Amino acid sequence: MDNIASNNGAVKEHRSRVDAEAGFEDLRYLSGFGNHFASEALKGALPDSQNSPLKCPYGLYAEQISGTAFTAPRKANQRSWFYRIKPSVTHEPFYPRQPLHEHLVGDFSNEKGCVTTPTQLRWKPVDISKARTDFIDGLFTICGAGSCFVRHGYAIHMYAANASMEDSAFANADGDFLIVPQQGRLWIKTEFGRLQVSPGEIVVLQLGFRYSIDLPDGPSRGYVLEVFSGHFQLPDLGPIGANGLALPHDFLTPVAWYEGGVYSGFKVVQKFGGALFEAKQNFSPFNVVAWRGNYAPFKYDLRKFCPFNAVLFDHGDPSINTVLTVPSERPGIAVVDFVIFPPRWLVSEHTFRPPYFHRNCMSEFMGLIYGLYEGKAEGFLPGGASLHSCMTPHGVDTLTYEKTVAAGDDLKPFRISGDSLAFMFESSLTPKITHWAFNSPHIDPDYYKCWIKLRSHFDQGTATVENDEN
Ligand SMILES: O=C(O)Cc1cc(O)ccc1O
Ligand SMILES: [Fe+2]
Repeated sequence: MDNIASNNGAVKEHRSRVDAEAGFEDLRYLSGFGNHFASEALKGALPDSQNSPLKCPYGLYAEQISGTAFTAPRKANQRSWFYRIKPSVTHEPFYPRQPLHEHLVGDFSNEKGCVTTPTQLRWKPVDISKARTDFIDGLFTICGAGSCFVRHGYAIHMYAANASMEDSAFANADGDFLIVPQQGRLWIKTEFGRLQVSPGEIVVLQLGFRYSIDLPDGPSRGYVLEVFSGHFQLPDLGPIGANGLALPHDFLTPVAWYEGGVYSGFKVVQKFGGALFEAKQNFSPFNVVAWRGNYAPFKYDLRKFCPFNAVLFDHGDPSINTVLTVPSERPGIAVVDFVIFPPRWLVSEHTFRPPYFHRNCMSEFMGLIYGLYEGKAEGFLPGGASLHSCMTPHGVDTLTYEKTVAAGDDLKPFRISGDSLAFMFESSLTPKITHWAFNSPHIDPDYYKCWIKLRSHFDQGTATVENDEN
């Protein structure tokens, strides 16, 4: 297949080192965050100078997908044009998918099945079922806030699957998915082309896109942040300057790829209002021969993140490690931030270097992709999760505290190992917890015990009491 791809006019293609190391096919990608891309799998498939000619090259149909309102300001406007063999509309009616999926929630504003609690919650990793379970069947909602109907808020899901999606595609009319695989690689066919995603990488599949997820390693598990409120952006860098954190050129978007021909009984599964609907069609939705625009899926290798840090004293707030953010209308306050705890040097003097004890007006959901998290010596396992909601106190466990303080003030520079990678979804909206997650056999009823043995080290010594009224 003749495949040319361009990025703002300049031909720029990229091969992913992670794909090569993971033994994947040598796919090509377009590099850059938020670019206006153009990609064609057949030379000349993109029309010249206009988007919707009377007759498109090769007899293709032109179809637009809008990720923002037509009238959104130009700097926020996101849309792409597909040139495809048949338009998406060519399908039978949507019906509720049977059997009904019982573990997905899209509206937390009136969700009776949800629980609220200010207590610290932690989940052990889930076992991956032996029964055939694809990515759609394997999704379950943990918590969230707001509602997909008013297009504000988010849901946090996890997935545990063991089978590839067969003759079916998923599409989400509720929000953007940011997928963090923790175990097992994902091979994703999209209308824009193919992406291969390994643990340590993330992928963003925005509102509306159709995609099918294959599991080349069989069992796979991970986390999904779904945002109802808008699209992910790179954070502003402020005084950091023009470079640092996630670099725009490390975001990779697929090049056009298509499959034609007749498919009997292909199913499009659309998540709409938190429920799943299914429609049959007789062709693959991955029939886009060429596309262009700035609304497109992308992947990012978290190991490429360039961290900044305190280099003299004190522990910086975790916002310094923000990879992507979805801002709210309030300046500086995110609907949700995606933050990582990457390998980095800790060099600060006379400082308690692990995370401080704290209470936060934002709610913090954490997951662990591999290794050990710097704030927890035990109990927080890869594939597990924790939730510390608005103003719920938390911090390092007793063991981490005792070990760090015992090591004394003259700590040598210390490198957090590249064998560990944790992340946080942090939101200004307080989540409700699904009934399923709250009653899950994987919930850790002993979580509070990791702090309960924190001793008082208070020693008044011979100091005089300053404010003694007597
Ligand atoms: O609670 C956590 O472990 C996440 C976190 C890490 C950190 O370094 C500082 C604050 C914070 O909330
Ligand atoms: Fe925290």
